[in-house]
Amino acid sequence: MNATKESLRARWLRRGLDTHVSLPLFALLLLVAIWLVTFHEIDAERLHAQEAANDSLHEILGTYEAQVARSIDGIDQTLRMVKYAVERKGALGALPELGREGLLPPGVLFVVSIVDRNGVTVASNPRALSISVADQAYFKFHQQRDSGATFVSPVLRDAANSEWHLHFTRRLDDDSGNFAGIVIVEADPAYFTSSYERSRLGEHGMLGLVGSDGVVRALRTGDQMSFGQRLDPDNDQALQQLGGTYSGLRELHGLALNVMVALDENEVMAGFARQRREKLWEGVIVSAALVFVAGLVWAWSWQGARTRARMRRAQETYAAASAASLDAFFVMREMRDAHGDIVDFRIVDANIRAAQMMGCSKQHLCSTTFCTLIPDARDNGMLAHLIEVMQTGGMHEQEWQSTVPQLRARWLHQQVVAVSGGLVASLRDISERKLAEERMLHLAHHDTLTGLPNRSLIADRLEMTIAQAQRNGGAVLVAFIDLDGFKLVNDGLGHNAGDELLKVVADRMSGCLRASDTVGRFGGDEFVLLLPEPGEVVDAAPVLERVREAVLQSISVCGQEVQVSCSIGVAVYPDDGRDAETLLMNADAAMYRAKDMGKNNCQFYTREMNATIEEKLVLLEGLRSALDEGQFRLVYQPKVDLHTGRVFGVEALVRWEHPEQGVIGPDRFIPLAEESGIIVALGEWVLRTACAQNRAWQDQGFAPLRISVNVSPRQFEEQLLVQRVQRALADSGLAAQWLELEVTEGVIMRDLQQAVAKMAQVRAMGVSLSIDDFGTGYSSLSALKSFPISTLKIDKSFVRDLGRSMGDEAIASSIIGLAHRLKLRVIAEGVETEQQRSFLRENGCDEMQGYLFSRPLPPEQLAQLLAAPAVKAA
Ligand SMILES: Nc1nc2c(ncn2[C@@H]2O[C@H](COP(=O)(O)O[C@H]3[C@@H](O)[C@H](n4cnc5c(=O)[nH]c(N)nc54)O[C@@H]3COP(=O)(O)O)[C@@H](O)[C@H]2O)c(=O)[nH]1
Repeated sequence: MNATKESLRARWLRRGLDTHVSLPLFALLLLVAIWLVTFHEIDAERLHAQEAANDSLHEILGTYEAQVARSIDGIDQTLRMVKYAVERKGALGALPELGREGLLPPGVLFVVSIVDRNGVTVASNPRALSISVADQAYFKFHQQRDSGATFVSPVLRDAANSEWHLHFTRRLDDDSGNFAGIVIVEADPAYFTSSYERSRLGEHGMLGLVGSDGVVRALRTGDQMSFGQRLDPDNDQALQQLGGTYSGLRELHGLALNVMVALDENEVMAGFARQRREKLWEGVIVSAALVFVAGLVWAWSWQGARTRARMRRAQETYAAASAASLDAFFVMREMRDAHGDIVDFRIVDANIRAAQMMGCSKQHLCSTTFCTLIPDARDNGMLAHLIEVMQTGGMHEQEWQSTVPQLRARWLHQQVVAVSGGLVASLRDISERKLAEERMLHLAHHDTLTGLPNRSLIADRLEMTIAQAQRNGGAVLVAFIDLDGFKLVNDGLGHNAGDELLKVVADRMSGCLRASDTVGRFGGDEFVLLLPEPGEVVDAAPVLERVREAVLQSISVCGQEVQVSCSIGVAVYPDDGRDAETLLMNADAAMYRAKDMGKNNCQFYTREMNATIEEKLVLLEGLRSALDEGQFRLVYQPKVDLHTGRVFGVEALVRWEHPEQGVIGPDRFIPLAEESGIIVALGEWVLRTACAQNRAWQDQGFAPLRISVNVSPRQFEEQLLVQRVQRALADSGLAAQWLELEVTEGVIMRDLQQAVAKMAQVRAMGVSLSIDDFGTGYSSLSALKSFPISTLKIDKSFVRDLGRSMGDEAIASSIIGLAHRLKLRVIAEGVETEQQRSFLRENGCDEMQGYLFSRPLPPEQLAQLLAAPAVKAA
């Protein structure tokens, strides 16, 4: 806890010492100091100005007091003189005599009057109207007091003198000392303020006389004169109201009068105010300059502090990260020999991960050199690489597969950066990622089922092999292999069985190849072989034969023995194509030729093969319009009862009368029609024509026959099949019992449930169903039980070798036995020989169809056959 506090305190102390923290504080202190000094100086100036103002006030006051005292003293002398003259010469003679002697004051300024005891002016200078002043205060003052003092009246005016003026009066006594009247000297109040000097009193200073009674006798402010107002001279505040802060009052000795001077504070302090303003501006400017400079320094120092903090953080992060990093870090110093060449690197720092990767301690790592650590470094190019990095500078990175025994990683990502006098290297173990990449690469280039190279890798390898052959002048055989009968296994026994078969076939093919050969799965049941031939092409032929034979061996899948063969098409570089695409295309064409040639064989590409493809395209083009143009016709092959020899039915077989090529057999165009979808319309035409023909024969009086119509896979899966059959029967007027549909095992096994449901619908109409080509597919026997069929047709491939092949005989007789156990009839097709017929009859086969009895015939010929007197098999 204490340690935390200590460290906190230390942190705050450090922060406080940071320029960006201390500088604002210092600047603030400086600002305070500047303003303290400024205000102090202003205060001093103010005191000085105030003192000067007071001094000036007292000086003016003194001067003014002396002036007023002198003036009043003059007036008082005049009063005394007139009083003396009146007492000596009488009221009437006094003034003229004084006037003659030039002792009277100038008449423009002063009016001298003599008033008798009744208050009537009896004489005056200058001459003035005689008036009564008996009710004036100054008269009463003297009348009631026996005082020798001069009385100064407030400013007033009367009938004798219409101007405002001051009355200075003295009492006159008669010889007995009784009141005999008064002497008056009237003076203009402005006379007493004429000493107002603007230079000293300003525009708003005050100068004046105030009576002890508080009545202002004369007061001048600037150019303004005033009097008569009341003011308490003992009260400073009142004076200040009049004259401001700077004012003074002095009593005139012996008179109930005061002189008063006041200075206007604004004027007196104007100099100070200017100085104060200057000082304040100085303060502001200095403060602003200080703030600006401090701000600049602060910003610079803040930036620096931030950079330092960032660097510190980065260093801390780097230290933490490198300690905990998954990357190995090495800091190395160059080591040079006497010639200045780099000969090794000393490891000066490394992290724990580096030690782990090198399988030693960190201390050991940091006390060794690069070449000591990896002794092979001089020979395997590692040292040379580091030296090159030092010479070129910058950062170099690469991924490499390690062969260094000291390194505990297979794949590494390396980053080396040249720094002054050395290198910083980081190594990351990327073995796992590389492994995952290798796995991904393998997945991307290999077939997941068989593990063989896939289409894209085959294409790559083929291009490489072609390039090699081009360089070496050799040849390349490209073999395109398609399995015959794979679809039957896949459709009949399910996809698992199909997959199983593909894997076995792939293994067998791989087992037949030479080390230099490649086998890949091109997709589905297609495989491609790449057979490089440095010399003669014929050397590869045995390989192809081995492959063909290996595929032909029976295979046990899902508990059942199956057999497939393969059709192989071969194209050879450079004769059949100079690029991968052409070679594959031509090998594919050759493969189709192998299929056409009865499958299970190998065909080398010839130029005519491409013509076959083109021919197919031409056929397809013609097929589209053939139906509309009525180019199809049906032939009918009789079906014969093997025991009675009676013709009980016919199979409708389609022929295409091509306008240019003549009659084309269904083997050539039915697959094209199936592929293109034309089969649906063509199939419906066959169905309707066959029904109509059968009905026509019946109408012609022939014994009713059951007519069989082949239904292709696409036709059977089509949704409207049942409706189409219904319509064909309804439109032809043929009874349903005289129609039979022939479907192959493969068609049913594609989607067993749906097929059985559809067959049930057909059967419900009264139409018969038979399984065509039985034995070539892989119908499950349990499923066979649920088929609503009436007949099994043994495929002609099993009939062909009857009497010659024990295997085919066994198959044929087991099909017959099976059909009978399921209470089905059996028909054998392709019966051409007596031997075949005998075998079938002896083995209980019910019906037959074949050239032995009749080839497929046009309807009119069939009618002739039926009309013959003894239509019976021999
Ligand atoms: N979907 C449809 N398929 C049809 C239609 N018409 C015919 N086909 C199918 O085309 C295949 C070839 O038929 P085709 O060339 O007509 O050959 C048939 C017979 O001529 C031939 N056959 C009959 N007897 C013999 C014989 O003794 N030897 C011999 N080598 N060939 C003989 O067999 C074909 C009949 O086969 P199948 O249908 O299996 O009974 C063929 O698969 C036809 O099914 C059609 O309208 N629609």
